[in-house]
Amino acid sequence: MSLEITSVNKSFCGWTKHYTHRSTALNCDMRFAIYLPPQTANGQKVPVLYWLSGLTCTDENFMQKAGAQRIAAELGVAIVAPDTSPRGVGVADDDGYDLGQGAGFYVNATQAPWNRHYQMYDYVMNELPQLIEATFPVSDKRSVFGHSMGGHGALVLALRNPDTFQSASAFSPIGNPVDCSWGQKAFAAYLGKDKGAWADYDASLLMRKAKGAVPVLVDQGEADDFLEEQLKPETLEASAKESGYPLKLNRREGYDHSYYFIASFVEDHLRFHAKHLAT
Ligand SMILES: N[C@@H](CCC(=O)N[C@@H](CS)C(=O)NCC(=O)O)C(=O)O
Repeated sequence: MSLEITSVNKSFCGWTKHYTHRSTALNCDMRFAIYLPPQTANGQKVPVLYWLSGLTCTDENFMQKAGAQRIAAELGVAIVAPDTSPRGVGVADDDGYDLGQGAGFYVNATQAPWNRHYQMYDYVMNELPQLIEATFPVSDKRSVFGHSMGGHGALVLALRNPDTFQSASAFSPIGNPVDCSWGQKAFAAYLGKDKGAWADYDASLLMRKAKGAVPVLVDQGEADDFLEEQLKPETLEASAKESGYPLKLNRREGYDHSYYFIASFVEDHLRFHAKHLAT
């Protein structure tokens, strides 16, 4: 399996690194970032927290803007941040920022032309963790978190795979994608018009009937421009109430949708995950 390092920066006595590799699931070259905390310098295996970014992001936004490395170094947790979609010449795309390259929605597309490359669910669930665990000094303990489209992806991964993840969290997740324009546009394109196939990728619908219980933390800014039209945290809360799901959802006064919000609360999320990854 080809793996090429494209940058390395020392950070809080650990290393933020970016790589490219050939992805079998996505049928193209992919990029990801990894933060390796200082504990890995002598070969100690650390647990891994996967970060899934939002619309228009790449493998760079979180590592550059969230300020997570200081606490990850203290806690001895690696963070892996993949790109948000397959990319490249020959990979299907759309003029909108909310479909195509930069907007993979962490689903396995079934519809042409998207199904040739857009298999992001398989990539983040299987191919990428296998590559990470075979390459770096990490254990097989995994948790997942993300933002907006990536918050949706993180919740869906954990709700569908309760035995794989120790914990999940999200900033401003798209909480009920079958019922907002971002989700409807992407799901119609990737999964087709039959809404029966959409339910497997909707955190609110999955949480309503969830049996396994991966603990979930959500932070949502109250001054987020996308709150009412796209994110719908109240639907997630209603689902958790119905099934008795262990969801903690904080509403944060005055915070918007940006990485300024994420940077303000990322420490809480890292400590939440570290506690569950240690058990
Ligand atoms: N209206 C925005 C929507 C995209 C957006 O807000 N993206 C969020 C995730 S949903 C983000 O993290 N952007 C990149 C950044 O802030 O670094 C645009 O057109 O770019």
